[in-house]
Amino acid sequence: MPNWLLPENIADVLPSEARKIEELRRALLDNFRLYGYELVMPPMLEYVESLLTGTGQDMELRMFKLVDQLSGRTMGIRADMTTQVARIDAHLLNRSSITRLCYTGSVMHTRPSGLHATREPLQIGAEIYGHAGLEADAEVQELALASLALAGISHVRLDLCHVGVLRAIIANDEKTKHCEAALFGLLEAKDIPGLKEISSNFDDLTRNALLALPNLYGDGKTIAHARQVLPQLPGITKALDDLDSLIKLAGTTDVTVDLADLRGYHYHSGAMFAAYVPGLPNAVARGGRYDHVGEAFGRARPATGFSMDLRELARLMPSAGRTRAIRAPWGKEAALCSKLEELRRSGEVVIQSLPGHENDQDEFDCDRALELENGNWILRKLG
Ligand SMILES: N[C@@H](Cc1c[nH]c[nH+]1)C(=O)O
Repeated sequence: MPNWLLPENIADVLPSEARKIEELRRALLDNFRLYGYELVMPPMLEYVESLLTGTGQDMELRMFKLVDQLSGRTMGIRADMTTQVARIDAHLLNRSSITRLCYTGSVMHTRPSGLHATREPLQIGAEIYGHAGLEADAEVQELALASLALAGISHVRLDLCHVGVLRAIIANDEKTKHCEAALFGLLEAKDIPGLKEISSNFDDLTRNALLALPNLYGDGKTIAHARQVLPQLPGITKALDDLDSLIKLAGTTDVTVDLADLRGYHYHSGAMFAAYVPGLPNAVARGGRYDHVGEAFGRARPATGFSMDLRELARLMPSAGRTRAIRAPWGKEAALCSKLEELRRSGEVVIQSLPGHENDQDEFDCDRALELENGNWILRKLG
């Protein structure tokens, strides 16, 4: 095998794609700042125990692990930055007021999440800590939609779900206690035969509720239907009320509800959302409430946020035209150097041709040339 081949689902990013990703990264971080989100940079590696705090088995399977030569302990490469940011809020900032944090960086997955998915998503996201009310969830949803709009994606469908429904069903029946992870998996896959099998010895109320969940999807009317077919447990009523409010807060955005769409790392504790665009099976943004992760780090904090993969978003953007640039000769004379500096300071791309490469093609569209005329450096139009 040639030694320049990269592993499956791992890729280099070439110039035009890299530029799109970078410009989008800057635009999104600048926009987060306009909403008051402070940038944090958690490490790529941590001890496995801290990366897995408050998360489920999915995260453990997704995480690359290696041995730390300094401590002999096992370290993990982050598979998701959200819990790292929750750790920063819980331990390092120690603020009791609202904290808004944003982040971006590579995460690594042992297995791709879809056939063509990368194993190195470039995650970007924003999280709010310290407010348990739906206002924070609404802000996060608004910011997620604004971020997609900045990426040129305006045709978005928001799919809402609420973990409180399943948690209330589980809490109401002792027999379900050991099957929690399996129930999440079966519901995500909408595996009705599997749900029938696992629930054969559950109470009728539990069994009927679990079997109803995979069919509870559709437009906003799904909530009213869910109120009729699901048991009237306080946790379920609260979850459905939350979803009703979030649908109203979403305004004109296209919203659907899917009470079995519980995909994710299973640290969520309340309303969750996924944003879909036409023609793509995987969500382009995911988010939701996860109030118990801070508690796992020793400081209970209400939390909600969202994250996206910059590489995936950039792929959806139309390819940018070639950037206009100025071609300049190679040279170190003071007058040329000061002209180059002046042009670059005004935002122009100026490329000095290295000797022997005057006609090389590159990513840039050189539409002007810097030339010496009667002792002055002037710009001449090309083409
Ligand atoms: N990090 C989560 C989404 C999320 C961010 N904040 C809350 N939830 C995911 O990748 O699925």
